[in-house]
Amino acid sequence: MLTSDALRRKVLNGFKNSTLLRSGVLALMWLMVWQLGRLVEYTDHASVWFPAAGLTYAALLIMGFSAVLPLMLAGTLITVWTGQYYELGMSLEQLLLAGGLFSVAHIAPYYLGASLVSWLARSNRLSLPQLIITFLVSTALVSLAATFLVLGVLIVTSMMPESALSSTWLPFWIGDMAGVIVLAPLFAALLALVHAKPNFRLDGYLGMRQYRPSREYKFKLLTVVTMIVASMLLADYSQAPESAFAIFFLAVPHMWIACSESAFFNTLSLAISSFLIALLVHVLGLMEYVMVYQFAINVVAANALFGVAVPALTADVRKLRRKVDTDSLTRTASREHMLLKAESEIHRSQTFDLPLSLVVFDIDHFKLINDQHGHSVGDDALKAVSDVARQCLRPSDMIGRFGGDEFVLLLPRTIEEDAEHIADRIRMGLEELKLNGLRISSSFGVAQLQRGDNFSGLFQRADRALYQAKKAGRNRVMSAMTDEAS
Ligand SMILES: Nc1nc2c(ncn2[C@@H]2O[C@H](COP(=O)(O)OP(=O)(O)OP(=O)(O)O)[C@@H](O)[C@H]2O)c(=O)[nH]1
Repeated sequence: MLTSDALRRKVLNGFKNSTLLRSGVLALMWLMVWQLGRLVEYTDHASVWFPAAGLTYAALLIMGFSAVLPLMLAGTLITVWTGQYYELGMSLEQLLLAGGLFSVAHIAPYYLGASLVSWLARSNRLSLPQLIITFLVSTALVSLAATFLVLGVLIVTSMMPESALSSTWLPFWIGDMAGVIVLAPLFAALLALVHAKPNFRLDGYLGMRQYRPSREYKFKLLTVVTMIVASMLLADYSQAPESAFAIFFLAVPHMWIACSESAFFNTLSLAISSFLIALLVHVLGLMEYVMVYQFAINVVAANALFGVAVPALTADVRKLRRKVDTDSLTRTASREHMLLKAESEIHRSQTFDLPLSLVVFDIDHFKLINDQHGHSVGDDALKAVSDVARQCLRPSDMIGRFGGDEFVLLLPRTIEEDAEHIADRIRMGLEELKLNGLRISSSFGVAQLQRGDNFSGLFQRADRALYQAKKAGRNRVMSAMTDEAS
């Protein structure tokens, strides 16, 4: 017997491997989504948002040219249905011709737009924010082209009077554009799931396949829903056109979602809120302000889609930060990171009157190791030395590489005598190190923070102690205290 998981996999594989099944489901989905748009139609040929345009765009993006035929079929079927439903008095042949023309007019511009975005994404020419801007701008243009082509077909085929063009084109355009901007990303994510070789892949770095929301997601969604309901009830109650503009505050929770949830939940939330807005326009009879809501859907969605780039950008910044903070060879702290950390630790120690010590050490005759055994053995020695030193430190201590073979240890809450012991433990550990028969020794200089000290003063004293250790014969620990006393 098949488990539900196995059954799910079997069905999914069936979809992935059968073009016919996928095409049939796409055509069916398109018809259903078209009906969904009709639910929120407020005048002939203009709905608050037109979800079918989003599905057309997504199908062309994911399936490429193979989506054209099922979309043509669905477009033609819907035209025949519309002709019969509204009793337009057209023959079946006339309706089929009108359906074919409508489909071409609707599909061709979106095919252009989707192909451009998909080509740019595949060619890796644009950064993510640039790609999102291209998607938004090209969608505005291709939906405008689709608007005039489709309305032209409706007029030519006598399905719409020419006089209606001036009052229809703007809401038609904004509704189509909203359908694409708001719903195409979500439909694309769903279609990519059932397509073995999607034409377009963004999921890798967009997190489009992260289907788990954060624990706070339901509260974020609740905030969105509450804001929509409250602002639209306000518009309904006050009947003042200005109050409708309150809907634009929705950009705030949507930006919050965009910056903190995966791209999948970002697009899902946009779909939910746009549907709720469209539905409430219908239910509350806010047709007078419909253009405000149409623009709000577009503006909020464009803003939130752009927000998708934010997690990717912050991840990049985090990666860069890690790179800058870490020495790539030894994985110890970089000089810059060590300096920053030392400044703040010194400030803390001065404020709370706590001891702090600094150790500077380097490998004895390291130049000889490089010269006699080669640079890569020298590199291995640097790694081994940092590993030994790290093992002798507490989690609150820090080791950094200051350059060449010079390392610095920052030891908060440590007096000079204890720092000397730690340094000596490292020195002995290094003595025992055998690197392909190579023996290593190191010299150490130790200094404790004094009242009114800064990093530079502390470092200079530890460095002077190191110099004394070198002068005294190397492989030893010298402290600034003994240096000053002598
Ligand atoms: N393998 C390797 N060598 C490096 C690296 N950075 C600097 N060096 C070499 O480290 C050596 C540093 O030598 P010095 O500190 O001047 O002197 P030393 O030979 O260690 O002598 P003392 O410090 O007086 O004991 C130079 O030969 C540099 O070329 C590195 O990343 N890898």
